Amino acid sequence: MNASLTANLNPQQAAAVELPAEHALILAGAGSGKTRVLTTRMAWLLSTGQVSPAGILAVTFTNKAAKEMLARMTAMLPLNPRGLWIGTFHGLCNRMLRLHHRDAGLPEQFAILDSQDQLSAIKRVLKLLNIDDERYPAKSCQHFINGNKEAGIRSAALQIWDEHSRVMKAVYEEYERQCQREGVVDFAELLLRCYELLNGNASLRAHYQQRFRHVLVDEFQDTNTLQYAWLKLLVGPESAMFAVGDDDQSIYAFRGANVGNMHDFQRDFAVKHVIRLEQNYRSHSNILTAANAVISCNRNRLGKQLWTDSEDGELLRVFEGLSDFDECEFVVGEVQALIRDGVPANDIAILYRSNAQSRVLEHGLFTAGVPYRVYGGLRFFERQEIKHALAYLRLIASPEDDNALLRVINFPTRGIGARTVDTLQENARLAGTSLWQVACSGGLGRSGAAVGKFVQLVEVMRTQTQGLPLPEVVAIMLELSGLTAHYRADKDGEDRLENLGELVTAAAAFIAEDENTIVAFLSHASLEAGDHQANAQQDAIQLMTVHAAKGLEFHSVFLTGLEEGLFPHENSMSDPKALEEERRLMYVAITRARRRLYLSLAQSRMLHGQTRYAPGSRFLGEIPPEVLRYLNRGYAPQTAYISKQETHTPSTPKAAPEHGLAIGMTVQHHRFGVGVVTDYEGGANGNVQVNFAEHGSKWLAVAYAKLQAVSN
Ligand SMILES: Nc1ncnc2c1ncn2[C@@H]1O[C@H](COP(=O)(O)OP(=O)(O)OP(=O)(O)O)[C@@H](O)[C@H]1O
Ligand SMILES: [Mg+2]
Repeated sequence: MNASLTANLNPQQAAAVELPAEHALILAGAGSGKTRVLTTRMAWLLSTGQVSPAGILAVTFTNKAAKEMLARMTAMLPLNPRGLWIGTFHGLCNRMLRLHHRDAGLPEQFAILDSQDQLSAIKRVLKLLNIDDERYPAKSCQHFINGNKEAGIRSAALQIWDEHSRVMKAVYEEYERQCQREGVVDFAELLLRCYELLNGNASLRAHYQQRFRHVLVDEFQDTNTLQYAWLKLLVGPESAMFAVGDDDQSIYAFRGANVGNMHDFQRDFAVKHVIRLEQNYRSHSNILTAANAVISCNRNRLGKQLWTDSEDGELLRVFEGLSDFDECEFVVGEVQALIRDGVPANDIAILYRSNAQSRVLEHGLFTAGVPYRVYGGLRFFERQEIKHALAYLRLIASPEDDNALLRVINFPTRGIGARTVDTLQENARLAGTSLWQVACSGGLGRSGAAVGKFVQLVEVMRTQTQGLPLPEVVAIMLELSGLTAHYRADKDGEDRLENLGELVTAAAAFIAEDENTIVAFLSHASLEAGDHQANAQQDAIQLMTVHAAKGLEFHSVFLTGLEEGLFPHENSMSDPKALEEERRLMYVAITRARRRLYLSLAQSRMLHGQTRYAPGSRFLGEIPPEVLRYLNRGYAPQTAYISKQETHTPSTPKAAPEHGLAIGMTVQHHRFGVGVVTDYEGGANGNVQVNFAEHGSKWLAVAYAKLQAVSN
């Protein structure tokens, strides 16, 4: 049994798996089997009876990685995963805080604020404190608060030395108070609160230290100060911490990750076992040559070289497009060819540096009928209609949830205006109670009746759903709240209706694997946003940022947008440290590919409503030319590309089709205002792309958009 677990490992990997129960650091490059070693070690510890499932805590970075880890392990060793503590830092902290909510000073049903909710909560604080949000934008306050929380600093510990620091401290303080009063926590708070819980409670700490004999951490290079401090509290005198990481893949310094944790770990725990793995099993040799060459341009490294005994493989294919449309057209064509050649769609990834780049690619894939899936971006649980629905669920679970109440008190509209909401907030502040309490107490003048009706509605929802299974609760809520009716009446609401239906499905899937409670479902929704998908079974191309691709691998990878200013990102170009981080990101990107790697760029690109022209990325120049194959160097632009190009130069319109719209025409839309037609497809029943002065670029259905030509 045990021998079979390590049979497929090389001697260094096997040695790492079978290390004694002592602290260890596995330091190794991409694709060298770190995650495989970590997973196999867990299976080995369990199967040799050295530890029971309850004695293991394993942390990784994304939900996707955590799920994969669990799947890989249960494939090796059939066991019930429920007792295992495997998850992300946020997921595990949430679990611990739920178990010990009282000690942590939280209500049993505490809700988790995602980053959007957090921003609106901060806006309320700014309003309450009468702070000018032009001078102190909510976003900067959010950044400030999260940065401090991630460094383990509470508002009370902040120094004041000028007006700015005084205001920031006040905002942070009031925000903490507000969250505490409303019983909500943001992402950073999950960690900080859990850290404080363990730090301040010796017996609880001792309990977990005795319980978790083995603490295993993947992607250790990306842990931040607070995460490392949290781990230190969990690792007791009898526990062993097993950390795996790669300094060359540290890509979250901008969010406070501290690669120095690798040195600190060795020092703080007097780590005896440091194992290096140098053989890469993932990629063909040419891909690895490119990766090694790029990363060797960084100065600040621990230094290690990866080798492989696999064949050279194909050359890396470089495509230089004239425009982003051109690049996209190329990518879509190649994707289709790969699929025709039998590469499974979900073994193909299209990567980009910034989320904003996905739109053009999505459009291209969609038009060509290629199924795709986007990780990150606007995710299921972040969509407007889903957030409205979740807010109603939150009110059912706990009507004192002010954030939830504010989100839906007038959605669908029920005649409760901003004035009334202001009064509610003011009264709540004066009385030091929740908005719900104030709403229940009545006395709000003319709008009192509407508020009263809303209170009644929530109460009816609460009673009617009491004790019912979760999917039924969701279904009833959707009807009673009026959300279904609202989106049914909206002519563009079809998608949203489908998503709401999908929420019922998600609830059913949820109870199948976990507890049947609204609160558990709501935490799941906040934490696992992005992991839910409408058609999980469908074979689809994977689209994601390079950050999101960390730890994953694909048969073929398209690395797009290799232009100066985009990748490396313009914000990092003048800072050598930031530039090194960009280069590590490039290293991560290249090493995701097993067999085929495409590198593409565009001479001009439309981003954030502007056309940008940029030379090719310096990283491309760092790859030895002998592993590159230029597909179209010096090619003469073909007509098709020229017509795409014209989409950026409104002065040369395409021939007008039947609907009379032409590229370059200025038009007026009843909601989005004035814009310029930049593209269209199909005739009167087709779509038209308009770049609106105020709302940016949008694709609209010609038949519904009712665009009016405006004379220039
Ligand atoms: N000894 C081995 N024999 C065959 N294949 C292996 C071996 N070790 C690892 N692999 C395979 O190599 C690939 C990379 O492994 P893994 O994902 O564990 O690497 P990693 O070091 O965690 O990479 P990353 O740094 O990108 O997270 C996987 O497909 C894995 O199954
Ligand atoms: Mg890994």
